[in-house]
Amino acid sequence: MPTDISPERDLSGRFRAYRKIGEGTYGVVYKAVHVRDNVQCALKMIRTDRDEEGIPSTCLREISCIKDLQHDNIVTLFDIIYANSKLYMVFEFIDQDLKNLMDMLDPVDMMLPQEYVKSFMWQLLSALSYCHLRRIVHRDLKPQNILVSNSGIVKIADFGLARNFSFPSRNYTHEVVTLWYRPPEILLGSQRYSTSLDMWSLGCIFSEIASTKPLFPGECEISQLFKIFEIIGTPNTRNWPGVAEYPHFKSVFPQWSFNLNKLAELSCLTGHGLDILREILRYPPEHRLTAKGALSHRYFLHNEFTQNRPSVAKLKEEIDQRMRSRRRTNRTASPNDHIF
Ligand SMILES: Nc1ncnc2c1ncn2[C@@H]1O[C@H](COP(=O)(O)OP(=O)(O)OP(=O)(O)O)[C@@H](O)[C@H]1O
Ligand SMILES: [Mg+2]
Repeated sequence: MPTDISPERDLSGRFRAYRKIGEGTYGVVYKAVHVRDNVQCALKMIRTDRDEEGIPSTCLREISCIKDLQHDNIVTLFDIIYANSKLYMVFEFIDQDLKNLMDMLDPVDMMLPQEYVKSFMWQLLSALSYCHLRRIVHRDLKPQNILVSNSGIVKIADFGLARNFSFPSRNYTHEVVTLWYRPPEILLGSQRYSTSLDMWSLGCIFSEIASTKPLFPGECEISQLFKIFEIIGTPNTRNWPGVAEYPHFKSVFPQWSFNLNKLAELSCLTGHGLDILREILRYPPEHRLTAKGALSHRYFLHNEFTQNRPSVAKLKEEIDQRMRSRRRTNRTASPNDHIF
């Protein structure tokens, strides 16, 4: 464990106004301003288990590849700094992550309007299609790893990073890493990481942004599998040839059949939206809709939102207004409270 988790000591002079904005599996993220260029950035300090020996060169090489990923919907990596046996990644700063945005909706009982759901999905699929074409798998897609600017641009963070590490069960601060977006083949013990892995995670995220509720909120690996089975059905050699070969597959798993009504109810999706979700959440990884395939799905037929992204700043104003009117209602209601 590193003893000093502040970058102040190593990077003094290069950045100012550090503020911790996040903590994840691989380290701590700070908001800072780059002194020379005077631009806001997110400074990510990478923890490695081999701090004393430095960072393995293969890892550095892999991380350098992220620099070549240039896409509107992938967070830009400005720089990589190696100081005092620690690795710092300097990213463009984005206003909030998707989890923050969904948490804002929750107290006002508001769902993300349809045009936002569609626009977010389109942007996420564009980024995935770009990376998958280059055989780069994210492996850890989740709302916290998706950043959203106030102007409505969605950007995936941490691309290519996860493949340097095994699937972690605990993060930097020893919190349990979420399993909610993990595909069934990985839960069943597969060691092959294909691009279809990201599509499963994206399917779960699609349902979550449409309904503001996680689709499969499992508590441990077996409960995660059963949450999936309850909706998609227990896999068998008919709906998933080869499933019995996975190390953790058991023929005695409880039996559920595919429940479309439940999927529709949980995801709050209908028509083409529900259809695309079904095609993404297919068991055999090779039968899952690809990012490229999904972009030409009927769901995106009238894709006027590709030019006109709905504004997140406007959405936040609406949330704020609802919050204020809710507080007003509560205040006017309270004087009567002591009559009873
Ligand atoms: N470029 C950025 N701009 C603004 N905020 C960011 C940026 N990058 C990360 N964050 C914030 O910091 C949090 C943690 O960062 P990040 O996800 O990159 O850490 P991590 O170590 O990769 O963790 P995990 O493996 O859980 O994703 C994010 O959820 C997000 O809220
Ligand atoms: Mg992350």
